[in-house]
Amino acid sequence: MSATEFQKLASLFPDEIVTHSYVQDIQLPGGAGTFALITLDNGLDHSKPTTLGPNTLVELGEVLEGLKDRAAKREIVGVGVTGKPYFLVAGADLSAVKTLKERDHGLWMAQLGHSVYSTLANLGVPSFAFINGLALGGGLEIALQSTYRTVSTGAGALALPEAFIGLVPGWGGVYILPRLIGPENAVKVMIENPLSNNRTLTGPQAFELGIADALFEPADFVEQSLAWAARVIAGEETPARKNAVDPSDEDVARRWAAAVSAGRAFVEAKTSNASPAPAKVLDIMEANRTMSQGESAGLECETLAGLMQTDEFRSTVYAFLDLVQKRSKRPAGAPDRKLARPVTKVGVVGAGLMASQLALLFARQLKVPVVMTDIDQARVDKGVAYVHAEVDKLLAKKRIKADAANRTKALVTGSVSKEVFADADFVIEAVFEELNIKKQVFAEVEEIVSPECILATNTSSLSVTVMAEDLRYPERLVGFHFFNPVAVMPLLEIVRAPKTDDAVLATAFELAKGLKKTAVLVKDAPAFVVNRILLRLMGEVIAAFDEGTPAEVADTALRPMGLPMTPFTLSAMVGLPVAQHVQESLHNAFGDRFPVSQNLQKLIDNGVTSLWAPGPDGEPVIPAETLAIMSFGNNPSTREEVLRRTQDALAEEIGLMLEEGVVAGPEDIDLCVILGAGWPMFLGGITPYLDRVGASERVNGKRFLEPGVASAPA
Ligand SMILES: C/C=C/C(=O)SCCNC(=O)CCNC(=O)[C@H](O)C(C)(C)COP(=O)(O)OP(=O)(O)OC[C@H]1O[C@@H](n2cnc3c(N)ncnc32)[C@H](O)[C@@H]1OP(=O)(O)O
Repeated sequence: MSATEFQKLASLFPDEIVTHSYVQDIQLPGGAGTFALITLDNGLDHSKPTTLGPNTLVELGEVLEGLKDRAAKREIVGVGVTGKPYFLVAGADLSAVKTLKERDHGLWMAQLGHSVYSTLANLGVPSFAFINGLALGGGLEIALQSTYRTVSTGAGALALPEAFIGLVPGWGGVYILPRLIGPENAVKVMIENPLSNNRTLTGPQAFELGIADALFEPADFVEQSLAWAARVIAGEETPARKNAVDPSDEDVARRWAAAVSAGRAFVEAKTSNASPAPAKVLDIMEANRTMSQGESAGLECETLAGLMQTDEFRSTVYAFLDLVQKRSKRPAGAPDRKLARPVTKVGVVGAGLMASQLALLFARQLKVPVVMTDIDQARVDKGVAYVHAEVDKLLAKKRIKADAANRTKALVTGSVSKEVFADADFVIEAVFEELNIKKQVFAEVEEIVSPECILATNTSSLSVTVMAEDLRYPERLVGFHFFNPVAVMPLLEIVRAPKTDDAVLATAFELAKGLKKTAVLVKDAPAFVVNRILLRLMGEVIAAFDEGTPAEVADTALRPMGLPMTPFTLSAMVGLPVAQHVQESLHNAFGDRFPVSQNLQKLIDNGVTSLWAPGPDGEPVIPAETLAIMSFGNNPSTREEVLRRTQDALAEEIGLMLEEGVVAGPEDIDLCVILGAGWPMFLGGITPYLDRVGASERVNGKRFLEPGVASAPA
């Protein structure tokens, strides 16, 4: 791999936002010599983290070569790398890597990183990373490749998230980390954390694990780090590597093998091995125990080059970076936020489970008074007691501080009279899912609240448009469809009815932000987005079951979609009667695309709540008496047939939703299923998956997404 090839690679990215390497000569205290401090900075504000694209790496490599020459001439005694406030580096430039069309280019990218990092590791003088903030992936690997590391107590996010992204920590991380912090901790950082909602470490946690040698306060972090570096260079300080191991030691070899197999079990449990990257991390770690760093580097580069060309990697970057990180912050169709009105008091109609969850969410996140109402004092008291009990649970789990807990409890009150809504700016109903009841509620509330007060419905299936019909000010009504459990699920479908005005909608989006939810604007159409897709899917599986497909075959046929639970488990969780009720309303709206199962109806009529029951060994079985209730057709399908008919049904339904303008584009469908239904990131949501398996073209004659968005560029 030559400098020319690196230059050629860099020239493919003329628009890269280059993170420059600025060098400053610093005289160490006590005449200890000159120390060269590199600051990585892309010259942009806090909203744009520094990343490592090919041009950035080429420049860093040249700067390091220059410093190596100076070290050889004894002009400098050490080199440090730090970053702009408060980033070391957010890793490889994923937007650039996603567009690498050829495997060779991926290989060059991987080798370029290794070439630069190897210079850093072999300067002829000690190198130091001063981790002043976020250090992810290749960013943390800069630090790992340095001889020593300091970290700031304020550093918020340190991680090797590659297994989650669809890559491996292949710029040396997978070789250095197990040697530095032990194999068990390395598996935690490289496998368990990424696959657990992409968890990161704080500076103190990283120090505790042994990733950093010293921990300093943020206020004078660089000064403290320089003084520490001076002491290390002078031999006055020898960092103790508390968890470091020697991989040739027999006991370590056993621990290494055990950690790798524990990692494999974790990957299997979390992902059913549906994405290739996590297993590759463990393959390399297993192999490299007996390798030299150079041999491991070769394996890392080959693996990275292969993974960079996979659908799982490109889909994850699309889902994680383009959707969850970017699109969710700029929701399509949201009006100008300047139109938003302040919300200083919230009313919740109802004090049942959903209403109480909403009251807790609004009080905890918005920190404004929230008042719940219900038809009698007992219900009101139960709702308020629920909120208090949930706050106590949060306190016990240390998720909330004592003063915040007290404040949240004090903010939530209840009443049997809707008069308490008189000074509310926002009133949301969470009463029984019955149109006339909701209309009646809003008629009563409108008598009390000011004309500016925004009204919201938490309906999951009723028409917001019809609900608004009899309102004096129909423009104030908006749909707020949360997902269960409200505190956990990040999605909020904001439903615009034809008369909902821009100020109301702008306030809705600002509220969603305050509630820390990702809001997606949806048109007022039956079941909106997530439920419509899930019910279409369940309808196909249950229809196959009714036609005579064995339950186990029908229920497991969709495994390749990587859903968090099987369709029958989901319907049991939602409750068969509720699932059937929503299915019926979609059948009424859309006809036979949403068939109503006679078998499910028979189960409901007989009080059966779940198809499955635990068998003699705990495995799920359908009890004989449950089977006896139902009747089946004589047309069984194979798993492949159930999967294919479901793929086609989903492609059809999503095609129709886009035609109807339910959302602004397929990206919003993907955002909704990822955040509202737990669709896996490595599939990129649902539309890249349907494109990949050919369902979109089979059914609609075209793909949902252009090539390159979540797949290989054309
Ligand atoms: C072999 C080597 C492998 C690797 O290094 S794998 C890469 C490992 N790195 C990551 O996984 C980082 C991914 N990014 C993030 O997790 C988040 O982002 C941050 C925590 C860094 C920042 O989050 P927040 O403060 O909420 O900002 P934001 O809106 O997500 O990002 C601001 C802008 O920065 C872009 N960006 C962030 N990280 C990367 C990256 N690694 N590659 C390319 N772009 C990145 C975003 O997309 C966005 O861009 P816009 O301003 O256009 O919306």
